[in-house]
Amino acid sequence: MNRLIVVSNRVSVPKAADSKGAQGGLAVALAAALREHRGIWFGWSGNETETFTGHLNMQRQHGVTTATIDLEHQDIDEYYNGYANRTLWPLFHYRVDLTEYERSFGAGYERVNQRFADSVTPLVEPDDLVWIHDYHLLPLGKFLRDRGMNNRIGLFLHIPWPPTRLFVSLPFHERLVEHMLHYDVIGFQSREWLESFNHYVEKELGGTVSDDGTVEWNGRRVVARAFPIGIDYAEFMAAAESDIAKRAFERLKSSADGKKVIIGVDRLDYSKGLVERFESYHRFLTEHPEAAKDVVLLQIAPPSREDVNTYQDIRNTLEQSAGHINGAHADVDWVPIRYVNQGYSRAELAGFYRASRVGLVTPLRDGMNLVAKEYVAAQDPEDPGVLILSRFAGAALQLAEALLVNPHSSEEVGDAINTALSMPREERIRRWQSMVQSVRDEDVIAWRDDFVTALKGPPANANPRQAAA
Ligand SMILES: O=P(O)(O)OC[C@H]1O[C@H](O[C@H]2O[C@H](CO)[C@@H](O)[C@H](O)[C@H]2O)[C@H](O)[C@@H](O)[C@@H]1O
Ligand SMILES: O=c1ccn([C@@H]2O[C@H](COP(=O)(O)OP(=O)(O)O)[C@@H](O)[C@H]2O)c(=O)[nH]1
Repeated sequence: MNRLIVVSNRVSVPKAADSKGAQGGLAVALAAALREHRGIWFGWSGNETETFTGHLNMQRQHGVTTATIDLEHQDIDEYYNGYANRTLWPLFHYRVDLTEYERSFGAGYERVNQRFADSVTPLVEPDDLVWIHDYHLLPLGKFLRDRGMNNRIGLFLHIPWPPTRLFVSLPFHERLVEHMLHYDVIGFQSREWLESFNHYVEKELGGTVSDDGTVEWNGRRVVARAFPIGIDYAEFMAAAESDIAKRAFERLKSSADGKKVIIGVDRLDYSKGLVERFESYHRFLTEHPEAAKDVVLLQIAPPSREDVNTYQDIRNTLEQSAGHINGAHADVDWVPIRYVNQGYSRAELAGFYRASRVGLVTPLRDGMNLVAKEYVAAQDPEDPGVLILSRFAGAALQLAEALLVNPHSSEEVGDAINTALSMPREERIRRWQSMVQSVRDEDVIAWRDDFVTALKGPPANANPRQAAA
């Protein structure tokens, strides 16, 4: 079996499922993928060094070998906080208004991608499959080819790909995509993002896209496909059955004191639609006062990317909004929003999800959203809660039996909250059964196998017609 070399911005050494603190969806997904494959996970340690040395720190923990490098302050500033999180993240989430275009960011982004290429090249053996992740590393495949690497190299983008009309606002957009066309496989979370990418290649670069998903440009052939990511269902269910999860369930149930809990769990990110969510809840409280007193909203929102100004702004805005809503509606024995800025383990989250009648997942735009899938997985089959899900999350394509909403419409989301709270048990069970099947079957293992199979390419000697089928 080929070894797998995974490369991502951040290598968070996998934690046990019951460990404290938040882990992003990518970290959770990759730990599961690597545990079963021989290979190495390479990336940034998350640490800063005075001067870049390229020194590799190799470790083996929880069944995964990791190799990490430290980055200089300027690298972190221009590449991670700058181009990745001030330029690409907002633009790819359709927020041109928040997108910052600084030449130094682009230069730092390419410099760090070159450093990644220098550091990872000596780790790669001829038969290894190389799997690169996410918007931090879009040009890395080209820089590896420049170093003579002929291995199969794939990229999976965890976030949306924007429509061409937005994407062309990025200076040097052609250069970025031309670099990407040095991969063998490019994966997207959904058909929508795939179609936007293909549209760009055809309309702006003059490439062609065949019915089988092969993109051709300037003599290069790249397979571009949708590979929707899932949760590690088996691992999550084991965490959900732990004592930690049971204690978390009891803790939330007893503190809710008979009230129905609505739960939101999101990194504190403007893409998650938290301001709009609070506004929708405010509208629900105002328009349904009879239902309101029996409900409490628990919003868990661990801080994220705190060195980026837009993330500081959203934190301030949300604190004000929660204070305003609580001030307007609270009583001596009831506060409508419990707004918590700390992270919890997935085992604790599993208990909280199960204790909640409604899962409120309303990103304005989201590549997938694993929280929606975890909420479904954690429910009691005999008395499941209701998932309210933004139609603009990648997960909406698989979880069509959720109450799908437009997160920009506080009326629509407020009404959905009311509908969810009064939904009969039979309907809740019917919707849940359809959703849990997809969460269980389309899990992270299926996602990995699907991507790795595509990355391996057609079997040697396959005739091209069979390979395309
Ligand atoms: O590493 P951070 O800057 O702290 O951010 C955490 C991760 O956030 C993003 O997650 C995306 O991937 C998820 C799994 O595929 C997906 O469900 C979600 O919709 C995406 O937003 C980011 O893409 C990762 O690189 C970060 O590690
Ligand atoms: O306090 C928290 C908040 C979130 N998460 C995990 O972080 C991931 C978030 O993934 P998602 O795809 O929803 O969004 P992302 O943060 O990757 O954009 C999920 O697995 C959550 O269980 C966590 O472990 N603790």
